[in-house]
Amino acid sequence: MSVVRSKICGITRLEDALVAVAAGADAIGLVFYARSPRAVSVEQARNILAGLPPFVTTVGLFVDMPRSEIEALLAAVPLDLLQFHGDEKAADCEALGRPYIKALRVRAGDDVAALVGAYPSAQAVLLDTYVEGVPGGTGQAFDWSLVPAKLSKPVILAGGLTADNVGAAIAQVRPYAVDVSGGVEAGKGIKDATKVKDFVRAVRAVGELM
Ligand SMILES: O=C(O)c1ccccc1N[C@@H]1O[C@H](COP(=O)(O)O)[C@@H](O)[C@H]1O
Repeated sequence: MSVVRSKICGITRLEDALVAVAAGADAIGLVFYARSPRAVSVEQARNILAGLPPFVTTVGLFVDMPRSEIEALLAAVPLDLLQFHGDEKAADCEALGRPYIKALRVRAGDDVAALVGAYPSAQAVLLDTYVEGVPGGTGQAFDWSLVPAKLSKPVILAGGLTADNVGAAIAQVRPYAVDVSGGVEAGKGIKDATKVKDFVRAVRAVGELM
């Protein structure tokens, strides 16, 4: 049996975070990108983190945010892990001195191994769908056959995942973890408890078959 971990991203309310944790999610993601409909304020983030039980990884998502702003935010919000979802280079990610994952937006023709190789200090890479002009959270899946069987970093698969397709995605890509936002929503930034539970259940079910 192989355990595939799950992260529920774009959490804006403590009640949704608790639903995700109760369902068995390993991590929750908070979006600190002002243009996202899922963006949270420092106050919202602090409230969510304060209400969580232990052993849940809290991930902060940033898109090309200046280092000084991230540092100010980290002083107020005790996040476990940083997710860089913009055009940050490895040096930008390392400058914060925190564990991080780097999101890479994949499209046909990409040399995914080379993209991953540019972030040797990352804990993992998150592979998301490339959509022109949109940094992420598009709800669109990419062609999973573009992911090589072996990569130098653990892979977190993202992009358009739902309870209905995550089993096939895991069977094909065999990622370390999966990440979902739009596929478990009732509305932008509001999670649907049934979709969250179905998603985590589907991830666990396919793990038991592998
Ligand atoms: O969720 C957002 O609004 C967002 C904004 C900017 C960058 C990334 C964003 N979300 C991340 O995108 C992927 C895929 O999301 P989806 O499941 O396709 O909706 C995921 O990592 C989200 O955390």
